Amino acid sequence: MPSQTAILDAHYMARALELARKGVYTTHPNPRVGCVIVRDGEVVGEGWHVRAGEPHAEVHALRQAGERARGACAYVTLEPCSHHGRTPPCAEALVKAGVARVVAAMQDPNPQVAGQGLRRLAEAGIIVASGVLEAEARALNPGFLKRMEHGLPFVRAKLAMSLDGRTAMASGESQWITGPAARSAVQRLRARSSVVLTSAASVLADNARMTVRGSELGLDAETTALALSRTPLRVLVDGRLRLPLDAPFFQAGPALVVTAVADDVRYAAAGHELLSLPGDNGQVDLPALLQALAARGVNEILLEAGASLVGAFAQRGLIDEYQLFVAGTFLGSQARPLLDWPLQKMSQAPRLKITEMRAVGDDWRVTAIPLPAPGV
Ligand SMILES: Nc1nc(O)c(N)c(N[C@@H]2O[C@H](COP(=O)(O)O)[C@@H](O)[C@H]2O)n1
Ligand SMILES: [Zn+2]
Repeated sequence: MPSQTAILDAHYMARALELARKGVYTTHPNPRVGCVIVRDGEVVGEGWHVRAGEPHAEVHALRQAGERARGACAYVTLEPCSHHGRTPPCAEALVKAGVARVVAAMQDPNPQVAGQGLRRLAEAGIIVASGVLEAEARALNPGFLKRMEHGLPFVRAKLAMSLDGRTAMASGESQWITGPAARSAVQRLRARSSVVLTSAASVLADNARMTVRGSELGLDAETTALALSRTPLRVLVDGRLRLPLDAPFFQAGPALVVTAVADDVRYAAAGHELLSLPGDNGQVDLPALLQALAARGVNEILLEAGASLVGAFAQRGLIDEYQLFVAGTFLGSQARPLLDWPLQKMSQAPRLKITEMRAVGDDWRVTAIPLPAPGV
């Protein structure tokens, strides 16, 4: 049976996680973090990290607690930082405030912290624990963790498809397979991402802008305002620079265009950035693109593209999660497939674990993660 302390720790950490989730749309490139300060069974301070450059969750909670932080227990969803980044170290602030105990959900994998925050607290005589609701804390920050642990962003592929696994008619027509609730869910996926990544083929087919539209987010006014306070970077993979600069995509704001051909000064003149990353067969080097985006602090990427680009990512094992929106229709055998991936034998077929299926309006949302190939 869990001890009374373990039950209380899980209870207050669950509240800290709830606070951390408020930062889902804004903290990029920082992690989403929440903090609760409890003294004698009373919550005396709460805080969450809003955006990079602003105070960390612990500082907000300590400010609210004031003198009541002395002798209290601080619950934090990520190890308190020990370094001087854009803001001073939270470990020092907790020591100065005189807290008696700190419970973290997980260690911070940022090499500038990596256990040093907890060590600093312990050295100051504070009781320290870590690992409470760790799985939930990790799920909050897939992109930050992937970047810190592997030097790459977390790639989430979104696909809308019919019951027969088709994404568009042969003409490219795809508006709209899924209903408004699913489209709202996609808007929220865009808003939480550091980058929305698409292809020239997909933008050309739909005249798409790939923006976040507040009216379609389906959120309350306060959360909508937070979500719109930052804009995900729109990245266009356009190997041969086919999308004209007067396309609605370019009119909607600055974009990063990734190409396999040489530099073209017209893009910079129009306010866009051009990055040349030639790979094999005249295609863009996708692993190099992910490395370049991670180096810019990109945590989560929403990949919204057609069969060709999603297929190229999938074949190279570059997708971390699939979000499949499935609509109750058939598009028939002339329609476009989900992925361009010319598999020949069952033994080549990748295995995925379906981690969640839930109704979204009249459609279904299937979350799946690739499993390692046997023997890997
Ligand atoms: N424990 C904790 N609480 C927060 O609220 C945080 N934002 C972090 N972030 C860690 O500190 C790094 C960012 O530092 P600056 O905002 O530049 O000062 C970030 O990379 C995390 O390691 N940690
Ligand atoms: Zn901090």
